[in-house]
Amino acid sequence: MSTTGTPLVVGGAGFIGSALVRHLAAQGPVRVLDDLSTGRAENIDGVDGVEFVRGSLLDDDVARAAMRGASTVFHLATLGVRHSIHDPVANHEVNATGTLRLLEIARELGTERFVYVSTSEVYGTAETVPMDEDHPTRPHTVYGGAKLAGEAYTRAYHTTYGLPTVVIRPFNAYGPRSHHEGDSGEVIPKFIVRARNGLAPLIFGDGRQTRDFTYVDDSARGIAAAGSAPEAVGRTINVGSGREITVRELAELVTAAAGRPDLAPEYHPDRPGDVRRLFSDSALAADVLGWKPEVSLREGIARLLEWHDSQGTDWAAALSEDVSYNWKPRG
Ligand SMILES: Nc1nc2c(ncn2[C@@H]2O[C@H](COP(=O)(O)OP(=O)(O)O[C@H]3O[C@H](CO)[C@@H](O)[C@H](O)[C@@H]3O)[C@@H](O)[C@H]2O)c(=O)[nH]1
Repeated sequence: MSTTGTPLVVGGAGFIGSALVRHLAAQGPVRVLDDLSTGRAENIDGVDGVEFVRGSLLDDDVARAAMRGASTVFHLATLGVRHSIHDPVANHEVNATGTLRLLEIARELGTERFVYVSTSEVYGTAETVPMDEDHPTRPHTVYGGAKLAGEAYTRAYHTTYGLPTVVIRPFNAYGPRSHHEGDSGEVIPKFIVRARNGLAPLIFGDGRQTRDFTYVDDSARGIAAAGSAPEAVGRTINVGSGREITVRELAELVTAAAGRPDLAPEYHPDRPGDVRRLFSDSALAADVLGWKPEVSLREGIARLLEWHDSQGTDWAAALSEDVSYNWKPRG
């Protein structure tokens, strides 16, 4: 089987996907397959050496053509938590069945390595902290369940067929190109957009829930390392900063960084499916991938604000794009 050595990033126009594409493109050509259902072409516009293929991973012919000749396949295409609440069966179709279809094509083509980017949502809420990879997986949402099924298939293709696979579980990623709108909209970008509009951060629940926020370039470095580290094959590996922070503390950090420490949070009822606590033990990533987070939360938030300044973000428009949690596909 001859390969060009070109990596393929499925979901490469998404938030983490586009950070990974930038990282890989610094070393050589990269191919991207994305249907732009939630991703944006502009996330990878102007990155040298990127070959972009628009198409659905559920179309076997499209996926096979994109995967042919690719040495490593990084699979980050996904539809997220809110989508799964509104359309659970379609969510399973992309996250679970879609992953199985890609694995089957990888087996057929003899792909050298298949890296499945899962999510810390497979754990459900932390029962013990920090959470290593042996922590029970009791997802709260169909999204977490479907991603866990995708993981199980990925591991099974290693044990059954010897396909060299790796599963990565990123904890909450944030940074440039993060979504403030729609389904994948995350808490840090949402707080920033509100603060820039002079509005208080909205907190769902009591704000004592915790997360482990990881700067997206750190997440991307860990995922890239999974594509080459010899010891990674057959493993499931957390990529999280290993710092736990409450959403209340986060609101303070963001409003202070945005120059609006006067904006006290507004509290709203819990959202369905939200987990209480997430906090990564990333010792395995250090051992197997040689990975360590490099960017502190304070620094990462500052970089995200600088990135917005460099983009000249229209804050009023950004606020009106915030459809909060009424998921609908764009376009
Ligand atoms: N080709 C193809 N692409 C798809 C499909 N469905 C979705 N995509 C693309 O898959 C990408 C997913 O990217 P995002 O929605 O930006 O996800 P993310 O924020 O990077 O989330 C990732 O990290 C989370 C952890 O922080 C994970 O929870 C999540 O699963 C995902 O890997 C988007 O560009 C979207 O267009 C499909 O059927 N086919």
